[in-house]
Amino acid sequence: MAAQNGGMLANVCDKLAEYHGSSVIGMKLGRERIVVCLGYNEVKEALLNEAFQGRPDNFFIRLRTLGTRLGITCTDGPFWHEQRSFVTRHLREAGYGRQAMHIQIQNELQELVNVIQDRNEEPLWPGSILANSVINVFWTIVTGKRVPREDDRLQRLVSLLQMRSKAFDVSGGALNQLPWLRFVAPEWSGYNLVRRFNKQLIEFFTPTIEEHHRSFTEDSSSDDLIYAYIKEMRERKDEPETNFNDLQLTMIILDIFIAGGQTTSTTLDLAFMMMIVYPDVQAKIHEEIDSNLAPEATPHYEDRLKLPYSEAFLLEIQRFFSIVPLNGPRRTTSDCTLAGYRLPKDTTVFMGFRNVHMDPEHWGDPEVFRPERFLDAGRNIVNTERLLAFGQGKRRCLGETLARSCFWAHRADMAWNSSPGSSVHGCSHRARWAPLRLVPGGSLVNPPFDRA
Ligand code: HEM
Repeated sequence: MAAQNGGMLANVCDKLAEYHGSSVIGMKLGRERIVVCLGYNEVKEALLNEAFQGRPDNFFIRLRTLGTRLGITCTDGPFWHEQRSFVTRHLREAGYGRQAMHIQIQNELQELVNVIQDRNEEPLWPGSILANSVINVFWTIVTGKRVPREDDRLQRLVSLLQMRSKAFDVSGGALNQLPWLRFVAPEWSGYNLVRRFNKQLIEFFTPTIEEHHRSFTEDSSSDDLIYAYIKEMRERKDEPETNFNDLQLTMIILDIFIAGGQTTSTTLDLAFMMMIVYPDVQAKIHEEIDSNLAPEATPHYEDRLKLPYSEAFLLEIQRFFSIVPLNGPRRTTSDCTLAGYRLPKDTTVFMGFRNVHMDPEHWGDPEVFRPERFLDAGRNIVNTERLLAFGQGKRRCLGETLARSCFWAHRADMAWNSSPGSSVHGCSHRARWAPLRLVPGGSLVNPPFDRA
């Protein structure tokens, strides 16, 4: 549910909370009862309470899932549990979170470094190349193969996901409350847009699933999510009520790309931006890498343990920007209470992650970008319990480990190996580095070309 555009609803909730002087606010939007919790204690209570683990069944959720309410993100109950467990188990067995995934990410990174080198001395906007590389990591996990950078399918998928994430709010906006708007203003209300995106995304993945069906054998690589799912479908084909079918597989794939693509690449873009905005922070990161990684080494997820300042920097990026400002929507699956208030079954609940990340009472100076807040005097990582970037509890982000690995490898390596003539394996961080900087008069980021 990691949509990017919770910003608008989050801003409205901030104003309401300020006006009413409360960290829990309730409202009725159309027929939907909505509660938004904005304080850490209430958010934590909702995240961990079993009664808040449902997802609403509203017009927007139906529209987002082509009327099916399938997949993982928009489902709940035993169906959600079965399907989420399958994907989690598959990812674990395929080496997700372990060496196999790190190697795949490192390969993707090598490609990225090649792209930078090919640009020679031209300025470069990381956002234009990072998203492709992140999407390709997911594509390989799902289909077993990467898409060559020059294949226009990759660029089409990246633009589709970017447009989609800009267009929608987690609440579904006015269309969710006034579904009849689709008849009178189908373009303005965004109705046609969602349908177009869905159609294009489905058209995008269907041929790949069909191709997997045709080529499936019992020996097909079980590292590939589509093959693993087809295998499960075949094993269960005699079960009268099986939930494993092509449509559900398609919706799972959509969930992975929609929830993971923009969130991960935007976090990386922001990390690059902040290294430019704060050259002193960039210098500290560089100094730490120089002192702790072998000059020839390819950065690896495990290296984060040797690089506490860099780890603190990434945590601060997640806190400062709150990529998911408003988490949700959740649905109460029974009558329950929150911070002493009674909530009836089927209430929609949102959680203000950005408010938790920006609470002055806890952070002291939340508006200041300061990685040091996550380090103690002994340079150990501390103070993370109120960082909710990936949520918490049973519905916490399914892709957290994957996203974190992408942050690590890409940030560490791309930042320091982007000089012409260097390669991931052959570059001395110390000899090559010069600060990332803005190109005069423009918003482009210019990776360093060290002539020394
Ligand atoms: C910076 C990157 C990411 C951030 C900040 C992020 C954030 C989140 C958050 C906060 C949730 C919890 C929603 C809730 O509690 O209701 C979530 C759920 C989810 N995320 Fe991520 N996510 C990221 C990357 C990814 C990636 C890479 C994947 C793909 C594998 C992914 C797949 C999912 C899915 C499928 C869910 C729904 C889980 C469920 O409802 O059970 N996310 N994400």
